[in-house]
Amino acid sequence: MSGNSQKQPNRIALLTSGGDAPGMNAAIRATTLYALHHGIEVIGFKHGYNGLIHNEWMALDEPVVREIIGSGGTILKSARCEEFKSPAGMQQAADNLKALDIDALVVIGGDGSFIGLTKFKQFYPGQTIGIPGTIDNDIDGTDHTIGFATAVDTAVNAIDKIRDTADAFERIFLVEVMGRKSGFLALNVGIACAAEHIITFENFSNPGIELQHIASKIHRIKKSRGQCSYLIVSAENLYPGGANQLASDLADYASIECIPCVLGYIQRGGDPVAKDRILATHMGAFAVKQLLAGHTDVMIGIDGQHCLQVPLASSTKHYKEVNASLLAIQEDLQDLL
Ligand SMILES: Nc1ncnc2c1ncn2[C@@H]1O[C@H](COP(=O)(O)OP(=O)(O)O)[C@@H](O)[C@H]1O
Ligand SMILES: O=P(O)(O)OC[C@H]1O[C@](O)(COP(=O)(O)O)[C@@H](O)[C@@H]1O
Repeated sequence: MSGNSQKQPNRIALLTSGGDAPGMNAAIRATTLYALHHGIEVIGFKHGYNGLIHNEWMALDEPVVREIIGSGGTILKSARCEEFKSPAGMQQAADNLKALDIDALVVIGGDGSFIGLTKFKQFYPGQTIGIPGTIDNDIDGTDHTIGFATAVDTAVNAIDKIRDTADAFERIFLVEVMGRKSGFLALNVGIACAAEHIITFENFSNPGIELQHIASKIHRIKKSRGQCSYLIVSAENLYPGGANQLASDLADYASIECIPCVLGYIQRGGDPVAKDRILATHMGAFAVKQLLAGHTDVMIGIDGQHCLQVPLASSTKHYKEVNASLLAIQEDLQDLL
């Protein structure tokens, strides 16, 4: 449950955790500047929760964050941290925060980071706030996460180029995008690239059926249009063996030659698009407002144009499904393609 603590913070700490996402720097900048504006001192722990445990930090002031709104990655570095999952790791992290007089901890990260932060409440009595930063957009309680818009644009730019060569050679391409266990990237990227076929967690039943479905569609299209380019966009971690296996199975099952292409880490890098810079600025400042109002154990979300706060634990409780009406539109259009 979200709570309301009485004392106003004097000194807060930030960290970025889990998969880095474009716009994390913009969130560091906004949170820092807004806190400084209210007379709150800010430090940043490095390498995610590792920095908390090993007391690795840097002061965040105006010159440090002034020019980082447009840069990808995170100046605080990010990491995954097994040690933080143990009570001993959490206790060490809490002891370090206490020794540094940190009144509040702001974590910019994904759902794993928030699960960790929720548990950390048992060890740390200060205020805690989560700002959602992940390219996957897989966090409940917010329309968008920081980094998603940039990752979609990056993938679309790359796939548009693949489409050019697919058109020139009238070839079939199968592009696998990231998303861990979520189909937001696949669906949104696929729609923006006018993919003939999109495979996401919400429309995938099993490998055999998917194979039949793709093969019959491609055969139908070849019959009506002749040789042509054809683009399949698939979410990762869905078809067993990924894009390479699906391409190989299509060859074995239906003699369809399809070129697999795993887009990979290109989707995590690059300068954040304006939408992510604005979202990060909005969320960072809103997070500080929540701290000043005494809130704790909450995540910042965006609902339409408005920032809101939701209990941190609820953001990781439910699987966030892709927009059903967008998926339905795609399915209707797929029949025409
Ligand atoms: N169950 C957990 N208990 C404690 N800490 C966790 C837990 N799950 C994740 N974390 C912490 O959060 C970090 C980031 O989580 P991860 O799932 O890798 O990325 P993301 O936050 O991007 O989803 C982990 O490396 C770990 O330090
Ligand atoms: O960087 P790693 O550890 O290889 O993780 C890859 C995963 O990280 C992501 O890029 C981002 O996921 P998180 O934001 O949840 O960490 C996923 O899309 C991908 O499955």
